[in-house]
Amino acid sequence: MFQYHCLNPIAERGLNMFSEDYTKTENINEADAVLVRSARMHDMELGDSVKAIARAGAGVNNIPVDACAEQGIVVFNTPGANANGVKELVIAGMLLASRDIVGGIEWVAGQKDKENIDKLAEKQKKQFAGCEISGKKLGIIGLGAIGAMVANSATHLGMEVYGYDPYISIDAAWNLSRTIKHSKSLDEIYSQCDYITIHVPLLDSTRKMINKEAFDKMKDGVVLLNFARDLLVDEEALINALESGKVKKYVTDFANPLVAGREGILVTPHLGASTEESEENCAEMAVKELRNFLENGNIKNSVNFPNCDMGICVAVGRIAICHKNIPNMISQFTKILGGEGVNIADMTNKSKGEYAYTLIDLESTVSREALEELRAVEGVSKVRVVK
Ligand SMILES: NC(=O)c1ccc[n+]([C@@H]2O[C@H](COP(=O)([O-])OP(=O)(O)OC[C@H]3O[C@@H](n4cnc5c(N)ncnc54)[C@H](O)[C@@H]3O)[C@@H](O)[C@H]2O)c1
Ligand SMILES: O=C(O)CC[C@@H](O)C(=O)O
Repeated sequence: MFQYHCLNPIAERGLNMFSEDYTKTENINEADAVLVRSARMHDMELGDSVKAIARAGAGVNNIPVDACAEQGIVVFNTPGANANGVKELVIAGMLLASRDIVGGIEWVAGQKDKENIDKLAEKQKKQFAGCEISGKKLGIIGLGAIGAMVANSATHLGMEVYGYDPYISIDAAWNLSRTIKHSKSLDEIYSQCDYITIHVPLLDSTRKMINKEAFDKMKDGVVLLNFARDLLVDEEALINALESGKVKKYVTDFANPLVAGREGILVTPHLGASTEESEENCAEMAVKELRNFLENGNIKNSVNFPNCDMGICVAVGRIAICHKNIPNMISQFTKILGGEGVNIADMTNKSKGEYAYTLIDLESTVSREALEELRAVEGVSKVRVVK
């Protein structure tokens, strides 16, 4: 039996994919797995029962992924599962920034009691006129799941698209329309584009990457869209750029006191992934990842441990070991098991950065003492009997 805890509402369609071997618990410290969307986990202390966290979404900046790795907690995300939802809102954001749709709708609502509203509308509409996005240049920073989808859709809308991503994955590159221009520098994006949209993760290296120096290089009257994370943009510098006319509109999915209600800024309340489809896709992928990990020890889409897949265990037993990626670990594990007379049927060891993961299928059961010995090996953070 396994227990899971939800830190945010998670789509039922995903939760229904847990079998009868799973129950929901309100106590995170008795959970085997935690499902989360945007809840901040940095100040939470997680008990020993917690083996995995699944972020039903892409960004993991709300989770202390390294501290989790140290504790042997595997953190998953759901790559691409909400990308279409965000892409559609980015396209909407470009249109909202180009035509005063919001102003026009608000104006009509304010005239609702006037009999001649139709005539008034014809007279007043010029104040809400705008421009078309077709034919304009769009710069996309980050061509991952979302950036690549935005790029392809924008080309279909007649935009000239420039993409910048020095770490682009092969899959994302294959999926890009051939009409997209490959920018080798951010300067090209800044100097050429009428619209710029950012789709990179929030990391130390990307924090405030859109700053005064970047604004200085942009075209006058540029539209900036940020559906990734607010801290990617130096918003003090953004406000100066808005006031000087450098930036015409800032469209952001992240509300904070600096941007809310400010002239020239359109703010949505983190709605990018808030569609039935995205929420269900994320929840389903998260539950699948957790089940495969808890039931089989397999890892797919972890952000702090390597992928590892040994299928369903057909041997007598399987143990999973989370540990540091340092020399001499495997020999210590095999020595302990060999010393007990336990034969290894199959084994996989994978590493990702500082951390590693070993799955071992066994031809006989392993004693409590041997498990304690494995746990005591320096650099081991978690040993789990999967079967
Ligand atoms: N508004 C929302 O509701 C919402 C929903 C989903 C994701 N997001 C945010 O959007 C981000 C991107 O999501 P995704 O699904 O496309 O992720 P992804 O991992 O598929 O893509 C991120 C891309 O950014 C690239 N990248 C990293 N550093 C870069 C840099 N310095 N310059 C240029 N490119 C760089 C990577 O190579 C990768 O291709 C997430 O990390 C998350 O913060 C927001
Ligand atoms: O859960 C959400 O609504 C937002 C998710 C989004 O920020 C993400 O990074 O995937």
